[in-house]
Amino acid sequence: MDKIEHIGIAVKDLEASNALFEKLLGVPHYKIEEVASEGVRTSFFKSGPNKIELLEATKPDSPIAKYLEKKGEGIHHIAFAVADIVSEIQRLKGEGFLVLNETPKKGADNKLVAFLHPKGTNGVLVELCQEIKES
Ligand SMILES: CC[C@@H](C(=O)O)C(=O)SCCNC(=O)CCNC(=O)[C@H](O)C(C)(C)COP(=O)(O)OP(=O)(O)OC[C@H]1O[C@@H](n2cnc3c(N)ncnc32)[C@H](O)[C@@H]1OP(=O)(O)O
Ligand SMILES: [Co+2]
Repeated sequence: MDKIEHIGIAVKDLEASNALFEKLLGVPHYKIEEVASEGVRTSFFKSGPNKIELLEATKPDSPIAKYLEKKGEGIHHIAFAVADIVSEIQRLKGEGFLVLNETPKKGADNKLVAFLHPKGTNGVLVELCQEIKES
């Protein structure tokens, strides 16, 4: 795995949280993107080398809706950049991690993504991200 690609934060109201994070980080969000397959609307901030993803639920069975119901707003996942997501999934499976989707899926901000179950990672939901290269 490479650097932390982003930190995902579950929020109840994306517009209100955009205004809050703009004040906090001193930069505006650079993108809002809906990912219907995940039931989320996201916004992204860059702060120095760091990237923050805010996530609002768009449907009641979204992972974000369930998380907000159980734990409230806060850090939902940590995403790591990987060069080759398919081989990284195989490596992590071999190490005994519970990969939630063995076939990478399309995430936000031009990434292929896969998740590891938090029960196998000390309670932290881990996302793997590989940049989709133009062919
Ligand atoms: C925008 C796309 C993408 C990107 O490009 O960046 C994203 O970031 S999408 C983010 C949203 N998508 C996902 O989170 C997909 C992966 N998540 C899942 O598949 C599920 O959320 C889950 C992790 C398998 C949990 O689902 P489920 O078992 O249905 O939920 P429960 O509410 O019953 O929780 C079970 C258990 O797990 C704990 N939990 C749930 N979410 C988290 C979390 N984010 N971090 C830590 N722990 C989490 C939950 O508290 C329950 O624990 P117990 O109560 O102790 O059993
Ligand atoms: Co994410």
